[in-house]
Amino acid sequence: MAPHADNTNGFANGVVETQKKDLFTVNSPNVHYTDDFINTKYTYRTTAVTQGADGKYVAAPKETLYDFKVDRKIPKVGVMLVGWGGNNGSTVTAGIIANRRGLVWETKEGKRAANYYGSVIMGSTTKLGTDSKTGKEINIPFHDLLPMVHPNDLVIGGWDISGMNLADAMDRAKVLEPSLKALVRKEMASMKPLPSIYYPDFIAANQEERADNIVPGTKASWDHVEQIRKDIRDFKASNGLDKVIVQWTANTERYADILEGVNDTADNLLQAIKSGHEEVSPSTVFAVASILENAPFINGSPQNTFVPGAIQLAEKHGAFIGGDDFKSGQTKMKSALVDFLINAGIKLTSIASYNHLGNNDGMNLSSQKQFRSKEISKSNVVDDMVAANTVLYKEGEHPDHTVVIKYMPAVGDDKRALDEYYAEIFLGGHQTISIFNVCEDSLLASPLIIDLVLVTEMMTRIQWKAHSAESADAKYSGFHSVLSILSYMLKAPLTPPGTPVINALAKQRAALTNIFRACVGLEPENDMTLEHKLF
Ligand SMILES: NC(=O)c1ccc[n+]([C@@H]2O[C@H](COP(=O)([O-])OP(=O)(O)OC[C@H]3O[C@@H](n4cnc5c(N)ncnc54)[C@H](O)[C@@H]3O)[C@@H](O)[C@H]2O)c1
Ligand SMILES: O=P([O-])([O-])O[C@@H]1[C@@H](O)[C@H](O)[C@@H](O)[C@H](O)[C@@H]1O
Repeated sequence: MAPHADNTNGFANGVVETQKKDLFTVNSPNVHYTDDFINTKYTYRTTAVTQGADGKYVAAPKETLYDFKVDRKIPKVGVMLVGWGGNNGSTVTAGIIANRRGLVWETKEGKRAANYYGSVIMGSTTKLGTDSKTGKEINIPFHDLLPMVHPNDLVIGGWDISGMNLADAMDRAKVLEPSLKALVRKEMASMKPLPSIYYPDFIAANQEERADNIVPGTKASWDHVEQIRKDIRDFKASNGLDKVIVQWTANTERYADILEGVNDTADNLLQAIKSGHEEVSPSTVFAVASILENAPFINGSPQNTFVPGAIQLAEKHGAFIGGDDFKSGQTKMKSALVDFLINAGIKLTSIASYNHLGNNDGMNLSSQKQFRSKEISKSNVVDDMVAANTVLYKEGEHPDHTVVIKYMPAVGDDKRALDEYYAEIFLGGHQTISIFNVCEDSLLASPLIIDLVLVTEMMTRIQWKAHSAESADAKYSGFHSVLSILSYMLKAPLTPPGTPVINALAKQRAALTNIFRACVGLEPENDMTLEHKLF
C-alpha cells in the first residue's frame, strides 16, 4: 500500500496497518470476542500472608475477580520525541523508515537488512502454551499477544533545541552506516524538529552551542505549556492521528529541588509555571503540557521530571506517565546478573560500574549535576533484589556500588562499559566476574523507545473493573496513571505512589507478559511443566 502524503515534518506516513489476522483466539467461557473488544473475566490468584503472635507466617491463597476489556481497533499513532535531533531520536527515526521500506544495505560484513532486534515486543517471543498432542511448547511473537500497533505505522515528529534537520542530525550522531544513511537521507532531510524550550540551568553549559532552535524564555512560563499543547494538537491534526504519545529523549537534566508550595501538588505546580518559578524544568513543563493534552508522556532520562505535583496532575486527569531512564546496556545486564547471583545464594559484596563514551549524551553527563541524575538511576537498580534476600543481607546491608562515567570523544556512541562483580561464596571463597561490554548506545536505546510507545499505546486500550454481581453495571477504568508496567525498559521505574519498585529484569518481563496474558484470559506463564513430571 502506498504511504500517505508527507506530514508537516515531511515524514512519509506509513499506512496504518489494517487489523491483521489474529494469530490465536482463546477458547474459554471467560473470554468473549466482539468485532471491537476482547472481554475477559479473569481470576487473579495471589497469596495473602499474615504473621501470628508466635512470629509464624500463615499463607492463604487469595482470589480476586476482574473484568478486562481490550479495544481491538488499531489506531493511527504519532510519536513526538523531545530531543528528536539527538543520537537516539535520529537513529530510531531512521530505523523505522528502514523497516517500513524493508531496506537492505551494504556493510563491510556484507548485506544487512532492517530489523527490530533489541525490541522485546518486536524481537522476542512468549509462550502461548503447549501443543495438546505433542506437549511441545508453542511460542508466539510477543507483538501478537495483543492487538498492538506496528512500529512501521508510527508517525514521528518532535522538538529539539537544535534546529538541524534529521539527515544532518543523523550525520552528527555518527551511529549509522553511510550506506544506510544514503537510503533514508531524502526522507530524513525533510524533517525538522519544532523549536523547543531551553532553560540553560538544567543541562550542561556545553549544550549551549547547539541551542539555535528555541522558544523565547529561559524559565518556565504558561506560554510554554500552551505552545507545546498547540504543537501536539497541530501534529495530531495534520497527520490525521487518533492519538499522540510524547517521549523525552532529550538531554539529562539536573534534579529539581522538591519545594513545598512549588511542585509538591498539582495546583502548586501549575501556579509555579504561571509565575515562572526557576525550579520547574523543561521536562516537567513538557510533562504538564502532555498531561493536559491527554497525551501519554514517557521520560527516557534519569532526572526527576515527575515531581509530586506532576504525578498528582496525571492522576487528576487520568493521563498516563512513565519513566525513568532507558535501560539499554550496562544497567540492563546488571539487573539480570544481580538477580541471578543473589537468587543463586551468592553474596554479592561489591559492584564497580565504569563506562566511557564519546557522544553528546556523554558530553552533557561530563557536567557533575547532570551526571548525578544518571548516577542515581544507575545505582538504585539493585535495591529490591538485595532487600528481598534476608538470608544473605542483614537489614540495611547491601553491596558496595560505584558508578563512574567518563566522556571520551574518540569512542563516540560506542560506549565501553567495564564492570566488576565481587561476591562471597561457600566457605569463605570469592567469585569475581569482570565484564567488558561495548554498547552501541543509540542502537540499544532506539528499540526501547519503540517498546515504550507500543506498550503505552496498548495500555490506553485496556480497561478493567472488579467483577461481581453488584459491579455488573459499574464503569470500566484505565490502569493507574503511573505505568509501572513499563519498568522492563527503564532503569528507575516510576511506580504509583507508595507501591514497591521492582528492578529484577525477569520479574519485570514476567509482569508485562502476564498482564497482557490476563487481558486475553490466559493464566500467568509458569514453568512448572507438571505435564512432563507427573506421569
Ligand atoms: N543508550 C542510550 O542512548 C541511553 C540510555 C539511557 C538513557 N539515555 C538518555 O536519553 C537521552 C538522549 O540520549 P542521546 O544519546 O540521544 O543524547 P543526545 O545528546 O544525542 O540527544 C539529546 C537531544 O536533546 C536535545 N535537547 C536538549 N534539551 C532539549 C530541550 N529542552 N528540548 C528539546 N530538545 C532538547 C539536544 O539538542 C539533543 O539533540 C539522554 O538524556 C540520555 O541520558 C540514553
Ligand atoms: O543504560 P546503561 O547502559 O546502563 O546506561 C547508559 C550509561 O552507561 C551511559 O553512560 C549514558 O550515557 C547512557 O545515557 C545510559 O544511561
